[in-house]
Amino acid sequence: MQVLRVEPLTRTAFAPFGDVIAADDEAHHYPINEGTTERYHDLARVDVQADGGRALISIFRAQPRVLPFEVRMLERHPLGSQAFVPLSAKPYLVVVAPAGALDPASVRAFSVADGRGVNLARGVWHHPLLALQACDFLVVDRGGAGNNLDECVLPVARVVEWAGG
Ligand SMILES: NC(=O)N[C@@H](O)C(=O)O
Ligand code: NI
Repeated sequence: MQVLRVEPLTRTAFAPFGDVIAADDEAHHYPINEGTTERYHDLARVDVQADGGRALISIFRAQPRVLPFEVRMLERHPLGSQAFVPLSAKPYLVVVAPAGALDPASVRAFSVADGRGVNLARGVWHHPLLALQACDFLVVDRGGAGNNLDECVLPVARVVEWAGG
């Protein structure tokens, strides 16, 4: 087995895989509602309309995974994006690989512990949700006809360890 290094999530590092959903100064934001609210605008590209799809808003009540975790498979959604926004600032991991033919050497792992979310672009390979503490996530992804799930077993498992931080 090979150890997968965990990287801190940044917009730049995650750009090949999708968007970071965060109310920070990198986002376009402006006051609304007579200045009583700040709008962090258009944070992620929701891409769900292929083949007549529609947007779904769901809550995933995730139980914690145990570390070290063996990543043995990845999945992708060829017809739509998938966004995960934690409803509390609990730690989770995002394991991804670029869309297209899966190259096991291109698998990367990111850690998030401050409440930021991610939007996986359509077709990006990823491991199903990897919460490290029990946490609810708001999930925006595609509903509709057609096959929106491909899975791939990795030839060699990747072990993810994370000491936090
Ligand atoms: N199964 C499901 O709806 N969720 C997965 O796609 C996932 O990425 O967690
Ligand atoms: Ni998924």
